[in-house]
Parts: sequence; C-alpha cells; structure tokens
Amino acid sequence: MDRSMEQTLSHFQAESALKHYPSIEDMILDFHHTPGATVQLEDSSSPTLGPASQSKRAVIRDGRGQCRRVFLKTCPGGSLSQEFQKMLRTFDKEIGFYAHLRHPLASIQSQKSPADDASPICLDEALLQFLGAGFVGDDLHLVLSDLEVDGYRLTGRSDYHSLDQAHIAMRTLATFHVASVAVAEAHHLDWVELQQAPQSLVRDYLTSPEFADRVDASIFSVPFLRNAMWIKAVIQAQKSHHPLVPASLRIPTGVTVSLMDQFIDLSPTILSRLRLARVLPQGQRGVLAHGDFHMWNVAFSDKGQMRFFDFQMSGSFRLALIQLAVGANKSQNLTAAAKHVKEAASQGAQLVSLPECFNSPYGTNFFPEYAESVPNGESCLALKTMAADNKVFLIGGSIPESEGDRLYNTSTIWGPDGELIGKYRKMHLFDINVPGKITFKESDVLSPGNDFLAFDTPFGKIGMGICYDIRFSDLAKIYSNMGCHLLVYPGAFNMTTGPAHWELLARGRAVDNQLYVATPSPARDEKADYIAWGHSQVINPWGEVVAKAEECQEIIFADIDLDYMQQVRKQIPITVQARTDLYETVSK
Ligand SMILES: NC(=O)CC(=O)C(=O)O
Repeated sequence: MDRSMEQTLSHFQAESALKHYPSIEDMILDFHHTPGATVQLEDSSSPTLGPASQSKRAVIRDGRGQCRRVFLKTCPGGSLSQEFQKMLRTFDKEIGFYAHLRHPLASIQSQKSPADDASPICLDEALLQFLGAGFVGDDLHLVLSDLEVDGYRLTGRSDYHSLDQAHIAMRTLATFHVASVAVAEAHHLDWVELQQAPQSLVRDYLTSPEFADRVDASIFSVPFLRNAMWIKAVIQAQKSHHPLVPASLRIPTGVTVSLMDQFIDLSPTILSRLRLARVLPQGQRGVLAHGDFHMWNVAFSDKGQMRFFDFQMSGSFRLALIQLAVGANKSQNLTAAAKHVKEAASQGAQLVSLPECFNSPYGTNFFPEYAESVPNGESCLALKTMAADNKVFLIGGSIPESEGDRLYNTSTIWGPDGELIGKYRKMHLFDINVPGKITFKESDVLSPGNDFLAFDTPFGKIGMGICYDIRFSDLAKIYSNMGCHLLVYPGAFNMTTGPAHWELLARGRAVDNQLYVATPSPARDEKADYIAWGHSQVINPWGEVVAKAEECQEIIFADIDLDYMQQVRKQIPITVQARTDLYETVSK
C-alpha cells in the first residue's frame, strides 16, 4: 500500500472514531435541538470534480461538546450554516420519498451474494487505485453513511466486494467523473449553472434517442440533472474518442432518485422498470445509484439482479383532526378554528386538519353566501395566521371558494411559516339520490376541481381529497403511486351514509394502499339542515382505526408512523406484487 493510500485510510479510521451518534438522523436531531450547536468549516484540499466534489469538510459540534466530522455539500457564495440548513431540508424531504420507495426497491433486489472470489477488495482501495488518494472522501458522506435497510447495506467504505464488482464500479464511476470534467471543460460548462437549469431539460434529454441508444434498460425516472449531464458527458467523450473513456463502455442500468418533486409522480414507472432490470440478459450487470453516481451509492447485481439498495429514513409525526362545531356565523367559526388549532399545536401536533366546510354550514344554499376568493379571502387569511402563529402544517378543511362566476369546494394547505402550499378543489361532486333518505346535488351550485394535490412535508407526503372523493378508489391509488403516506379527506358524511360507509371507506382506502387515512368531520349539529355524522377518524395502514371522535366538538390525535407503514408493506407486499404489467391506475 503506498503512502498516500495509507494516510487516507488512517484518516478514515480517525473519522470513524469520531462517530458519537448511532445514526445520521440522531446527529441531525441533536443539532436541531441543541442550543450552541455549531458548524465549523475545515480546510479542504480536495480537487473539484463536478458539483458533488464541492463538498467541504466540516466539524459539527453539538452543545455538549460532541463532534462529528462530515462532508457538507456547499455552493460558492452560501454561508455554511445556510448550506447546512438547506441540507437538513433536503434530508427531510428524502425521508418522505424513500419511505415510499424503499421497500419495493429492496424486495426487487435479490437476495443471494455473488460467489466471493479469492480477493475481495474494499471499495476505497479500488477507488484509490483508479483515482488516487486525493479523490477519496468527496462523497455524500453526511447523508449516506451507516444506514441499514432491511438487512441490505449501503455500500460503505469498509465493505468488501469481489474484485470484479469493485472494479466495475470504479471503472464506471471514474469514467463518469473523468468524462464529465473533460466535457465540462471543453464546453465551458459551469456545474452550478447546470444544476439550476430548467428540469425540463433533463426530461427532454433522458427521453432523447441519443440517450436511449446508449443506456441499458435504464431507469432514470427521477433524475438528477447533473447525473443526466454526466451521462451526456460520457457519451460525448466516447464520441470524440476520449482516451479515458472506452468506446465499449455502456452506461449501466441505473436508478437515480432525486428529490425533484416534479418527477415524483413517475415513481410507478421506476418500479415497473426495475422489474425489467431484474431480468437483464445474462452477463449484464445492474448498478443502482442513489442520487449521484458515487461509489457509496452503488449496489451491484450479478446476472441482472440488484443486490441491495441504499437507504431510507423515516419517523413518526403527530396529526390532529379538529372536529369543529360549525355554525352559521362565519367569524365565530374562524375564531373557534383558531382556538382549536392552537390547542392542537400545544399538544404536539405538527400537522393539523380542519373539517370540510369549516367556515360555513354545509349545503348548496349556503355555498354562494359563504364563498370567498382563495387565497386572499377572510378565511384564508385566518388560516395563514393560524398556521404561522402555531408553526404547524395546516389543512384548512374546506371552504366554498368563488372564482369568476364559479364556486368550488376547496381545501387550502398552509405551511408553518404561513405560506400557501397548495389548494385542492373537490374533484367528485356529491350528487346522490337515496329515496326517502337523502338527495343532494352539489353540482347545482359547485363546479368540480380538475387537479390532484399531493404535497410534501418534512414528515411525509400527503394526498388530498374532499369527502365524496373518498368513494373513488382510483384517486387514492394515484396518490399512493405518487408516494403519499397519508391521505386526508376533510368530509361531512351524513346520518344515512355516515353509519353505513364512513369508516368502511376510510379503512378500505387505507388497506388498499397501505397508508394512513384521515377524515376530519364537522361535529354533529342535530338542528342543522344537513346533519353531519361526525366521528372524525384516523386509520393506519393495517386498516385499524387508531383515533376516533364521537359526535361532538373535539380534537383527536394520532401518531403517523412511517416505519410502521413500511412494516405493513413488507409483511403483505402488494405494492410490488401488483401486476402493473397487466393493469395500472394512472392519471391523465
Ligand atoms: N358529503 C359528501 O361529499 C359525501 C357524502 O356524504 C357521502 O359520500 O356519503
């Protein structure tokens, strides 16, 4: 072992001795909660090779004097603490995304280790052989170290692989790096600018014939722009006979999974294409990459089988549903809502939902009178303040919305700093006729919405429907395919359909999709024209009612546990067993 290799490896040993936290999550949580925590930049002598290598070494110290050396991804100009905050947000988002993909991916990857050859090699050593000592360490260490998933381990620096595997990975990765730099230089490309380029470029590029011709059964449904650029760079370098890029090199089967929300609706595509990757022809190898093409992100498969995937992090969060007693006085409704949101937040809720029509009695004769514009009407402004004052994600149940000469039944979603995250208009209008019991025709005054709304929170992804929407299982499936962990349907069932279907439907949607379902209702008012059933409820992915209100005004709480959701999906793996080769539920 030459000297530089020795130095690098001993640096790693020193670094692992600095690990005081069982997991990155613990470290980040600690950082979040500890007054006096600091991030201190260290000198970095690493060469720059594309954006990932703009990582900076830093020491994070918590207020109790514990420290951890990490690599922070930084951009020129940003302060380190800004960067760190940005990274925390990224980390938070990943939690939601991987919660959805982890299990299906893990079970697609197959089980058996390839026969170990006589000379296993640590990937570090392999990388050192290819790139030299200076390059080792510029990985996404902070995000990717030491995480275990269902017995599959992310390739770590001390993992030994067969020589053959290690070399394939190293050759591929080294080639990407070399080619990308060569091409970036030749074309005066600025990596930072590239990262900020419109994401449509990625989609265009990845669907171009040039790309398709070169990539084996590739799965780039959720691509990082820079991965696309790296691939492009490799292809261009091949075409110009760059000495370091063999003409025979083909981009391996890969998955890049990034955090781009706009691509998240493609996750079913990822899964179905992974199934294809599993049956790659003999002799071809799959490489599964998370985010960047970095060696600690790769997983190998022999004979086309994926061996393991990288990681997923998840957790639980507290949801509160407010079963509000809604009356005819709008400003009293808003005041009561504000009081209950405050109460829910004071009891630890991070996500709070109000019921359908929380500012108005439910009924077609009331909608025109109570309707407001979104997001500048009185009720929206009140919701914005409630969210910001209590620092919660707030689902504003629904209100009658007016836009032009149309009315909608609309839910608005607010973030903890009071920003409007999105709005959802009831898609399926409540037009029913049960003779002798109930006739209702929302479409007499309301127009239907035409858009889905799934939004990310640091705790998970949430899909929205309103009341009657819960009867349409396709809508829930689409949200599930988008990666939602929780579906929220503010709803006001009635004394006929409530006892018959309210719980049944919510449990059905939860079991169908193995996710959480929450249905906040107004409290029952026996004197109202339309008597709401009440019984707000939260259902877990096993189909159990984990929180349930009676008829009167109250707040119910439930812990939404994404790990539990994964367990259920693992035990009964319908997500991966669905015959999407034969049928599929898709949005249009
Ligand atoms: N009120 C609704 O939108 C739906 C309902 O009550 C039902 O489906 O039953």
